[in-house]
Amino acid sequence: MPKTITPRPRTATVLDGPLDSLGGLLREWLPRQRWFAGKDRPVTELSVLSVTELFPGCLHLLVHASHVPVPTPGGTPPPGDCYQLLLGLRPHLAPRLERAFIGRAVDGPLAGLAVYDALHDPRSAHLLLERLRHPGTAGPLRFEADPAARVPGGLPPRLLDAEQSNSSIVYGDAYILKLFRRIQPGVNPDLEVPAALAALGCARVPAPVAWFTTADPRPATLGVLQPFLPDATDGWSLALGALAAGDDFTAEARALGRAMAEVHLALAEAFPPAGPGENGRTAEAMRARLDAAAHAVPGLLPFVPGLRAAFAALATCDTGPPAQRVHGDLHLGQVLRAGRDWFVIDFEGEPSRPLAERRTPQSPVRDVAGMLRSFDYAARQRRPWRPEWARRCREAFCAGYAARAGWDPRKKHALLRAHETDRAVYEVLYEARHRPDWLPVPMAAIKRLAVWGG
Ligand SMILES: Nc1ncnc2c1ncn2[C@@H]1O[C@H](COP(=O)(O)OP(=O)(O)O)[C@@H](O)[C@H]1O
Ligand SMILES: O=P(O)(O)O[C@H]1O[C@H](CO)[C@@H](O[C@H]2O[C@H](CO)[C@@H](O)[C@H](O)[C@H]2O)[C@H](O)[C@H]1O
Repeated sequence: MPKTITPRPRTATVLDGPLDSLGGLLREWLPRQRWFAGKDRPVTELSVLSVTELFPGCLHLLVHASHVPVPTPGGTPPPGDCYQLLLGLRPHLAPRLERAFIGRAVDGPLAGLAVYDALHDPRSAHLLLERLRHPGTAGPLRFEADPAARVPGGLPPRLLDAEQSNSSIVYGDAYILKLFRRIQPGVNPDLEVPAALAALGCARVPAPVAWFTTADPRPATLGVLQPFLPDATDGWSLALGALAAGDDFTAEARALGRAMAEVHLALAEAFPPAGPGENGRTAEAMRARLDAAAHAVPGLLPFVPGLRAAFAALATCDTGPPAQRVHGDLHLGQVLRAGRDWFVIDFEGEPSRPLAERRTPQSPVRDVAGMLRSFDYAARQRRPWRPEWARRCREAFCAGYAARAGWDPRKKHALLRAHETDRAVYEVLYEARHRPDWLPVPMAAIKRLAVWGG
């Protein structure tokens, strides 16, 4: 069950006084944000866990959104999540900031001020970069940097407008800062993993140059700055482009498989595997996730027996590559091609899983399955669907992977089927929560995977 930062009396490090009016404003605004994870559960309470004046007119907040606990077969999920916010405060809002407007505080120390999402404000974005360029602290926040990195000042910021789980600001097409929105205590793998791979000299992953953390109410990673690949295109856009043009994508898929195998080899070196993977325990966890998903999305129920068969087959299979640190949420949107090279980003893992679980060694087949599912997603974006295109890409990706990894995912049929099934179950839940129109895409895979041999 995900550990969350749970409410306790707020710590107003700079600004003191009741912030109740802020809670009222955020309660309306928060659930409308793309990155808000609790869209399917009403917010029952919003409490401010910590507030720090980052610079005049800009507050850094950690807030806890509580939900009515919904019991599920896998146990009762945590009653809420912690989110990171940067709030701007001004008497009047310039027209260009109108879309960032949250509301006007009516009482307390902020009475009369317009409150807005400060990430849209170039001044706040600039000052945030200045903080990262000059390591130090601000209340419980600590800003750190790679001593070898020389990030220039004055780079113009632009907030990315992508459909994201977090929020990112690009500075002068030279750096990108990712602010994690949903905060769990502990080291975020999206800082830990790229830093460890960079230390090994693995060039397939942009290396962190600066980051910031909090100590309050519990230690957690808040944001990471890394080099921006200005001429890069993500794999999802490339795949859709190829489909639209009727182009073959197998050469790209093969190169991507090879690149991913290299990243896995580097991960195994950076985080030596502790021991063999336990298929029985993995299968049991997959079964529990399926039951919880079927509870939340009843459309899954008719397929549960067939899907369970895939997990049962995994439990009895005793071969497979050793468990190791993996990407954890691999799909075409997480790979960027610049020139002829593929790069891998976003090592956070599946955002809804507990941080400790995401940092646990797992089968590399999990990532392979994530990418195979992604080819299927791409092939279903426009009619007529192109299952043959996806099949060829899947083959090519596995062939490229096998050539570099020394083992072939296609020869691990039971493992691959179980991981693909687990991934499709996750996708059903993800789409039901975030993009109900997309639900038919993973449901088509569910129907296929529920049939033995699918
Ligand atoms: N180093 C980078 N260079 C170029 N673009 C990047 C880089 N890192 C991220 N991006 C772009 O930002 C988008 C969101 O980044 P990502 O880490 O996946 O965020 P999230 O966790 O919010 O989904 C990516 O899809 C990609 O287009
Ligand atoms: O926000 P993240 O990139 O960390 O990942 C989440 O969102 C993804 C969608 O943006 C979602 O991926 C699913 O949709 C993709 C197409 O948009 C597809 O390529 C993936 O295969 C599919 O899983 C991902 O699951 C979710 O964690």
